[in-house]
Amino acid sequence: MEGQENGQATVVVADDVKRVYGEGDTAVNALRGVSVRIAAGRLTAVMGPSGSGKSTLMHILAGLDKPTSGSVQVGGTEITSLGDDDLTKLRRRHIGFIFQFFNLLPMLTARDNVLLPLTIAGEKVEPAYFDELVARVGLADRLTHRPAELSGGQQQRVAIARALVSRPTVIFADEPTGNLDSRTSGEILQLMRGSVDEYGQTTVMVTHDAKAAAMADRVLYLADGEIVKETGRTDQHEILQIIDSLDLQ
Ligand SMILES: Nc1ncnc2c1ncn2[C@@H]1O[C@H](COP(=O)(O)OP(=O)(O)OP(=O)(O)O)[C@@H](O)[C@H]1O
Repeated sequence: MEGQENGQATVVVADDVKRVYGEGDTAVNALRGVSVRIAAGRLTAVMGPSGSGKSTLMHILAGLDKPTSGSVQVGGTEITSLGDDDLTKLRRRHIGFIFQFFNLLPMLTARDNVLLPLTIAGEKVEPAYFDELVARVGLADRLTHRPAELSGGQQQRVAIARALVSRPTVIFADEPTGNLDSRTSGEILQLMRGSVDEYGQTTVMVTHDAKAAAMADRVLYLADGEIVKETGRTDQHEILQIIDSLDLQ
């Protein structure tokens, strides 16, 4: 863990992170010096227009991409200097992912998709925890189905259970409701909110959706590679007003 902030442990720290893609005339400054600390046990939303750097920031915080300069610590480890093997191990131990297009393995059943992070790590699940998890995400009667036999919402439930199964230090969710209708989105957001409230699961969610951001404890607003504003928990209406005022649409 990384020290304390407002009495809560800080689990992810980014310090003056810059990311330049390409070189010379065609260089793109995707991140221009982002510093942020993510406190444990909270849901943080990252909002901003297309191209503002949200995915780049998430990939760097999750150790999927390296910054051009600056530092990132996850669970107390500086990750920017780690080699690929150590980074892979750190991701397995500390990070869960939820993606817009679910990213489940098509040949595996829902059960085996949920268990995959543990299978890869050579670990076994505690049966009571597994049962509780699948009941919580509403998958108990779908465990033998393959992804193609599940609706989008059900596939995202599998992805949420997969992200939670190893009790990671932090879950990164990239547009988790971007491919779902509004009712299903609401259910998925409730599940994510519930995992924060009941398991204390630290979660960072990139989203375009003000309704999703309104579920978060904290909202970071990114524009042109910088965090230009942040708010605490607030409603959809205020988030939309902030986005308008920052000209972020
Ligand atoms: N691999 C890459 N090579 C070159 N430029 C890139 C690359 N990836 C992203 N960029 C550029 O970096 C900037 C930030 O992109 P990023 O994908 O992080 O934005 P975003 O806020 O996630 O956008 P969206 O909401 O559309 O997913 C954009 O100008 C993008 O074109």
